[in-house]
Amino acid sequence: MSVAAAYLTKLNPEQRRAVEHGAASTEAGCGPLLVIAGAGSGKTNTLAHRVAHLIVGGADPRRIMLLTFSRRAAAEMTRRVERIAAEALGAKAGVMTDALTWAGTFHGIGARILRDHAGEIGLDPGFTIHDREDSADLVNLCRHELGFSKTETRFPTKGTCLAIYSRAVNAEMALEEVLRAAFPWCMAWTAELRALFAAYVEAKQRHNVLDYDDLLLYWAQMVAEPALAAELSGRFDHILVDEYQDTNRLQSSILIALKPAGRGLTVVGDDAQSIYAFRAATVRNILDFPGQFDPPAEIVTLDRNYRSTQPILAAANAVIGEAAERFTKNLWTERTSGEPPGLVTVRDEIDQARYVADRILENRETGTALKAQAVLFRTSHHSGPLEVELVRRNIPFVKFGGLKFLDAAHVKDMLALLRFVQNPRDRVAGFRVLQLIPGVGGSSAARLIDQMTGVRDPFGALAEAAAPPRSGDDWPAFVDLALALRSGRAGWPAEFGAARLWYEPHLERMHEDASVRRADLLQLEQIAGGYPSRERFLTELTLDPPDATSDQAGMPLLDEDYLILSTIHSAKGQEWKSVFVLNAVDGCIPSDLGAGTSSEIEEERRLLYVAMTRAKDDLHLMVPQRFFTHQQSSTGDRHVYAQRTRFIPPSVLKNFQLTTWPIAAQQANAGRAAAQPVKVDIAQRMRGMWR
Ligand SMILES: Nc1ncnc2c1ncn2[C@@H]1O[C@H](COP(=O)(O)OP(=O)(O)OP(=O)(O)O)[C@@H](O)[C@H]1O
Repeated sequence: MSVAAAYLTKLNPEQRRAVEHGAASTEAGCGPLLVIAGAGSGKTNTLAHRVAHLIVGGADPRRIMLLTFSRRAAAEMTRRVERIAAEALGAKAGVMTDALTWAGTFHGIGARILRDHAGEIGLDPGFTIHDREDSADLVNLCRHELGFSKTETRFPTKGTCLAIYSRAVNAEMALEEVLRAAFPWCMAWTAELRALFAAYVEAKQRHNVLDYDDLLLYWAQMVAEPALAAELSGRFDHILVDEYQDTNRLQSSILIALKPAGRGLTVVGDDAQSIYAFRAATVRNILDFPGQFDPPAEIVTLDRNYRSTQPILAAANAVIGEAAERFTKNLWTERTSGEPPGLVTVRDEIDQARYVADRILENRETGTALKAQAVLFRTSHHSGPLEVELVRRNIPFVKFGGLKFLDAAHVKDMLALLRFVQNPRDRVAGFRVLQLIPGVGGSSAARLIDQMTGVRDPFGALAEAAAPPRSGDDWPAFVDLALALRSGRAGWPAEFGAARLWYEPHLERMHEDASVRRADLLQLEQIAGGYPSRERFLTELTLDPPDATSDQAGMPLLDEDYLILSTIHSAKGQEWKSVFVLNAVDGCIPSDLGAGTSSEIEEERRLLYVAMTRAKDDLHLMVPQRFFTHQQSSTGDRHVYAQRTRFIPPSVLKNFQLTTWPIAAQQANAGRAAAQPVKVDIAQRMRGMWR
């Protein structure tokens, strides 16, 4: 066997088929390939091998586009490709994988392509990108301008308006259809919403900003033009897409426009793990993929699971087996020994936290590092009581998902400043920054921005503008900073440092906890240092914000051991030896928010499946019986009783080991409640005090 093929021997026959698909083809590129890969079946591994195999076989890495779900996944994939390719290419592998510059998310790659081709599509290449919150602010501005916020019956909120707009764009659906299907209570506003969206689109163009959806929409429009599609398509021999189940219609349109015959196209996905329908992702993309080509795409199915023990897999298969519609087969494994997963009933969330902390420490005693253990939950705030318990017991942890680092006011202030300097037409950013200066309110900010609009040298106009009354020395200091940053003389990331130094006194003035916030900014500065330019920093950070601060920053915890806390969405693609799933009760999984239509319920079922299939050896689902409700003061004690999640009906229950904890206390409680008569009625005594 040749050295080049040695790494192939580690793959099973199906994985190998996927990796070698088209390798023998003599023409440039090969036929389309769909890999349907179950959880833990080595999907990521297979895709990485395929990319490495292409490179080893002579493909030009600069002509490979690799689309993943997050930037983190792209970086991890590139690392794996290098390791695999090194077996055949030795030290040269690094050079080759460094040239894999088109690995990233759809949105990130889209932003680069649009900037590269801005001239051809009538776009100003200096555009900035609005995140969801900025987009909602701009929608709100348009809503006010059109007078809709003053209507007698309540017009949909800015967030709802944006969600409707986004769904129509991403699902390629007519407005009426979107409203009927997902927002029926807004149907009376169809005409107004249409006018609002028209105004929103015009505002974005005036401000030279694109929102997330535009990155796909402009890209799709661009490749709908045959000449541009051919030019772009000609730059890539291979396009590979991971997590295809979580792409939307617009994304699949882009792929098909780029590679109409499917040559060089590979997509990988698992319909059972589709968890982003709420963002208009559609599992139909996978199902319809093969038939879009003539001849149709080759299909390879990976159903051998390498991750979990048989009892864990049996329980996960049973949960997904209840799904209304399913296409992939049950997974199987050769790891036949192991305990069934635990279904642990506890009294409330506090006991849940205690139980989980106890087990985690026990596991550590028996040799399982904290890092090999994870606690997963449906929504970020579900981990609150556990976080308290972990801090109390000194158990270090890192939390992923829902940690809105970029939403913190001070982080947004800094980014708005940099964005404003990058693109002075970005009104949302300008409005925010100018109001940081003492004495500058909404109307003077608007006046200043108006003065900068439509002129050839916006920052010259800013310098010449009359200082706002009461702004004192702060005004010239700001103008100096803006001019210095705009000139780019200091270079990146030194500019960031200058911006931070300007901002710090304002931070101290505005926030009591300035020192904590300052630490965040220092961390952001470290992140900034990882990017070659201000533009790349702003683009990438807006598109794929860090999940947790430690996700991107200097990794101070790298050498230490810490437990992973994560939302299920953020746990996608990962695995741990031991996994605890919090709140396996109705109202949490399925979430109250997602328990409307039957398709939302099905998505919640798949979420539980994703959570369960993260575990290698050890899985616990927690069922707290009592919940304190959140809509009350911190000292309130109102609570509700919860039921085991409907995704584990009696027929599925046999796959679990059922326990109640703490055993003695529960029995004692139950006994007392049933047998003991009331000895003293304190409530009555209290009332008596006032009679
Ligand atoms: N051929 C193989 N032989 C042995 N182990 C393998 C093989 N392929 C994959 N694995 C192991 O199986 C585990 C799961 O692989 P990977 O993370 O690539 O799965 P995945 O399909 O991407 O999972 P998911 O879709 O659930 O996120 C990893 O620990 C990987 O090392």
